[in-house]
Amino acid sequence: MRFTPTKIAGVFHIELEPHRDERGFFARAYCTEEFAQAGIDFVSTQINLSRNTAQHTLRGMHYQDAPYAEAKVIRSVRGAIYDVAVDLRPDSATYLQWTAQRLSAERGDAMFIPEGCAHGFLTLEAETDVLYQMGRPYVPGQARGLRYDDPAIAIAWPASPAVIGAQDLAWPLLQVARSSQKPSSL
Ligand SMILES: Cc1cn([C@H]2C[C@H](O)[C@@H](COP(=O)(O)OP(=O)(O)O[C@H]3O[C@H](C)C(=O)[C@H](O)[C@H]3O)O2)c(=O)[nH]c1=O
Repeated sequence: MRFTPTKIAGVFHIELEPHRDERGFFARAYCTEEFAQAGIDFVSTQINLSRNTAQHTLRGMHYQDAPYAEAKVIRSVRGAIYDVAVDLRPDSATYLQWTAQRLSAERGDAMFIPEGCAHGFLTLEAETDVLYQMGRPYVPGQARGLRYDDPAIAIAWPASPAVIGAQDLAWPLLQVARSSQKPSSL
């Protein structure tokens, strides 16, 4: 696997290194040792799958507060997504900044999202499936979120969402103080 750092510390784009032959290809999609060599201490404890019927379905922006913060590996296993991470670590140089990457089943690439970041995506094709490798098992009631269109973050989405859940529309907007300290709603 090839790990490419992004402008958000700890967020990586991960590309396959396929072994090709007449049958197609074979590639390693996850390995704790290779992750550790890239400086990522991540063990996948739960794998989730979402099916997204319509093009321009938006899920996010999701995060969980400590001690339930989640790291995750995101991969589109059918179709393609515009995947976004937002830095929510007040001490980070990129606090409230975001990074995005197109992920597709065709390329088999993925994103690693560390604890302390919010995550969301917009599907770029109909019938897109997304696989989530989670760094901790699910705990009901711990999901938190930001609005995908929060002007304090200003994510540049490639299109407006055609389908978005009521909860994702109901997350609070950040009230970022002028001193750019931690927003009151986090
Ligand atoms: C993860 C999980 C969820 N659920 C239930 C909870 C909800 O009633 C329903 C949907 O789960 P969630 O609200 O987490 O689904 P999304 O809002 O699409 O969030 C997902 O997509 C965004 C972009 C992410 O980054 C999240 O990590 C990922 O969970 O399934 C369970 O019952 N068990 C589980 O393990």
